Amino acid sequence: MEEDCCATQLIYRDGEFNSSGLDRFVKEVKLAECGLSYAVVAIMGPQSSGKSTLLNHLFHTKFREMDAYSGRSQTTKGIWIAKCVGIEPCTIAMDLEGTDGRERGEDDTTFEKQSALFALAVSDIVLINMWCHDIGREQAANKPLLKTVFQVMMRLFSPRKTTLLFVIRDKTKTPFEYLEPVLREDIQKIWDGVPKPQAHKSTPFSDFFSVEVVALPSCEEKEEKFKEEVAQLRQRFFHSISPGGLSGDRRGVVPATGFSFSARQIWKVIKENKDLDLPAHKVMVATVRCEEIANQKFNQLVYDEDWLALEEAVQTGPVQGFGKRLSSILCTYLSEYDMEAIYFDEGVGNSKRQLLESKALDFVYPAYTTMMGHLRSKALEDFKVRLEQSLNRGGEFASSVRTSTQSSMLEFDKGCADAAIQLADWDASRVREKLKRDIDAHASSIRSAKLSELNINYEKQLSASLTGPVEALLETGGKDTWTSTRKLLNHETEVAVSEFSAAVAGFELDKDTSTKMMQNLRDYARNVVEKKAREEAANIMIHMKDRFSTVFNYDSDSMPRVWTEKEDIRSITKGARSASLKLLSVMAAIRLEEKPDNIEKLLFSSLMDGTVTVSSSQDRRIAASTYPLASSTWEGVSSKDTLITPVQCKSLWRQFKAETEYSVTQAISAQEAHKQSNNWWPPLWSIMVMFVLGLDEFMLLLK
Ligand SMILES: Nc1nc2c(ncn2[C@@H]2O[C@H](COP(=O)(O)OP(=O)(O)OP(=O)(O)O)[C@@H](O)[C@H]2O)c(=O)[nH]1
Repeated sequence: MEEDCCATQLIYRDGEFNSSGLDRFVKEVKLAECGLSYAVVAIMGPQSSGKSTLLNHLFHTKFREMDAYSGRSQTTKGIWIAKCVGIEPCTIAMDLEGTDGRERGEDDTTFEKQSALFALAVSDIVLINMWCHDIGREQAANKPLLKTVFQVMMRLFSPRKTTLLFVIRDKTKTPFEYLEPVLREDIQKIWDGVPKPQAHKSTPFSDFFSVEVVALPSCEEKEEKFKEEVAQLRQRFFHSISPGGLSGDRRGVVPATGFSFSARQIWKVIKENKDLDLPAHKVMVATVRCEEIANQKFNQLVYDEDWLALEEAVQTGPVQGFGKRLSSILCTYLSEYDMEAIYFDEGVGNSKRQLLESKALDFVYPAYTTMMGHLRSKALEDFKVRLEQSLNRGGEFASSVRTSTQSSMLEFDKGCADAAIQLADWDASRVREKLKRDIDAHASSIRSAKLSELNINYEKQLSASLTGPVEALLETGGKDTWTSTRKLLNHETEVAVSEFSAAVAGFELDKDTSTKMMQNLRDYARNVVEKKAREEAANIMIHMKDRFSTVFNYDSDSMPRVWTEKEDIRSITKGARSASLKLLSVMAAIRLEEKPDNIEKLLFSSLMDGTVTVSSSQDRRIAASTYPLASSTWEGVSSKDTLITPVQCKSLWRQFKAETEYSVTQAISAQEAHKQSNNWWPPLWSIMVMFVLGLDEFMLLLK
């Protein structure tokens, strides 16, 4: 079965353009797929001159023909189009309303002119249908038609060379060789008679048209012959657009997807009675169509299944092969655009492609940034794990950070390369910088934590190794207390510092930081000692009293004293006080620097040997200038190292003496009691005599 020609009314007689009909026609004959490979053939001629009949025979179309028996009257109104059946490439036939004015008013030639201009602007080949007997006739029916055609051709801003195929109907016995020159002469005469604008005054006819002539026998009288010759003519429409084909000039051709819009636009311009600038029109059609194609491709991209799947996947985590998948989706639509837009003006096509490209890239960019976010956080997390594992394996801190950073940055760079698309030069450097900053910050916080942990450990070690021994040394309060304390502090500090220094070597600290850390440790050790000394100094009264009671109540063999007459309480008291004062002198100041001082000497001379007793307030004022303990500082000792000021020493001493007074009094009483109990017994000699003489003689002797 032969395919349908889809005959459609394109323009109604009242000038209305059938847009929906044309769109339907374009779809049905699949015109949009043709690119530039299609041709348009129009037919003009006097009314009822057998135009529809010819087209139907020539192209197997089904335009309405007049019934042969009802007489010659108008059947084709307005403009019709149909697909030429079986002609390659796709060829569209356009049947124009006849130009005979019989059915319309004499002056009403506007539609004729408009449709002629339309046919010239849209078609590659225009068939001029004419009766053979009109050739050479002054009053020929086609004369006004040709005048019109030539006139409207001038209104095309820049002409395209249209093929005018004159079809001579009902040829007579007059040989064709005779007819053709006469016809060409007629044409030339008409052309010469047409008023031309200045620009075309001397343009030859052949610049506008290439003329072909063919003669056919009568369809009614020599039907078979007619069909035969029409079949031959039909052959000339095959591959009409190829070089040397019937449609010579293809410069003005509008790509098939733009045909519908272009035809509508041309008709609009014609109706508005404006001149037709075909090159400008072509650019306009290209602009509108390329934009439409670009929008269509963009909308398809937005709802593309692969895209939606990719976008969803990237929300939950990094997507392997992101760049490849995205590129492939974008390329699909860009190449589809290219395929459709290729036939349009190159400049317009390219600029609309760029717009489509940047719009599409803007659209997919958020997915790319999400992907980059995943890559960044994954690289950071992997860095944390790598660093921890490396440290757990005993790796040095700085080198572990270095290798873990390198691995993570490399991982990120690979991810970036995988996520990148060739179409866009999206810059990953800011994300990379942020990752580097995050990695550095994490490494630095771990370093701080590790260093402070180490620091705390060494501080604990110092506290443990210093507190107890220092306490013991200070409590002894001996001559060498501070020398020993100094030695102990120096030794423990050096041990801790050298161990700490070895432990932090792997951190590759800069010189300033490491010097500062060592100094902190030294300061800490010193602080431990100073703190202990302060604690001990705060309890000095208890210590002094303890010392006093130890020396006072126990003898040199640590045996409790019995207060017999033999005990020299005064001397023992002095010794005990002296030991306590010695303790006070040790605890009065911190002596961590090896520097001689006169504290002990001053205390002993003032408190043990001194005889000055200050009673009245006036005396106290005088004493302040002369009495050595009336001061809040020790000579040669800084206030920071002072634990007990001279004034405090003095008042402590007074209190100490008062509080130990009782022990001394008790001892004196005990000694007294001991003495008296010895007096109650008879003298030793009388007991001895009694023992030798016996009681009676002793009594006698007594008498
Ligand atoms: N003498 C003659 N008559 C023909 C020929 N071809 C068609 N006719 C007749 O001419 C009449 C008009 O035919 P159509 O094909 O409708 O003519 P048309 O030019 O399309 O007419 P409109 O569309 O009304 O302008 C019909 O009666 C046909 O039979 C031909 O080659 N010679």
